[in-house]
Amino acid sequence: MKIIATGVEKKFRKEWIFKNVHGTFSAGHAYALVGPNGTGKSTLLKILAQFSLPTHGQVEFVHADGTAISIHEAHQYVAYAAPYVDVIEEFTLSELIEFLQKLGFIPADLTLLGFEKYMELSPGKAKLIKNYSSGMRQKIKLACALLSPRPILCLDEPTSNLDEKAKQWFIAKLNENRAKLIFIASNEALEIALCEHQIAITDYKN
Ligand SMILES: Nc1ncnc2c1ncn2[C@@H]1O[C@H](COP(=O)(O)OP(=O)(O)OP(=O)(O)O)[C@@H](O)[C@H]1O
Repeated sequence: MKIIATGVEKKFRKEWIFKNVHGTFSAGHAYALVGPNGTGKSTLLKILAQFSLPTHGQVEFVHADGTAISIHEAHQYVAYAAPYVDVIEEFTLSELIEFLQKLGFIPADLTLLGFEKYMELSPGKAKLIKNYSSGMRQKIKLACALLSPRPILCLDEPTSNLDEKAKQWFIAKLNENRAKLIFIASNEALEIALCEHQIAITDYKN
């Protein structure tokens, strides 16, 4: 699995956020999108995931054998967790699991108990998601993305709101996902250190 970006550029109103991003990003590698606040990390992540369109250029998903994946199917290859991607907070955990299984986002044989175990949560609480703490809600989002069989894993500020123990949990679970193509948009040294490649958005301003 590869993502090929060719001449990717994004403009909001009259402001160019980045210009001329080229790259081939491959499964088995992790890429950190780095830069100060407001430089365009989230914008580039959404474009690389084919969640939004560039102003110029193109993003293509390609299988290992070189066959291109159609733009209409691209979303089926991406698991995404970000502060601006909400889980349905009126659901209980078990309703969320059932819903995501219907979308094919998480494995069909995953049980509530299995999910709670993965999350290192004590079992049996039928709480609404909105009643979990912000750190726990972040962990739920991450667990859904990390458990997804989808081969592209896009994480925006993954450890925000996580305590030290939850950060260590995240690192361990991410390491179990190393065969995937991973992007992490981040300003945090800990998150950037999890990626062997860095893409500095500030290099693409002109
Ligand atoms: N839909 C939009 N319409 C107009 N401007 C936008 C839109 N989305 C983002 N921007 C602008 O694009 C720039 C880059 O935003 P983006 O969220 O990608 O940055 P970021 O590097 O992820 O920031 P942060 O570190 O604060 O999360 C910002 O100036 C932002 O205001």
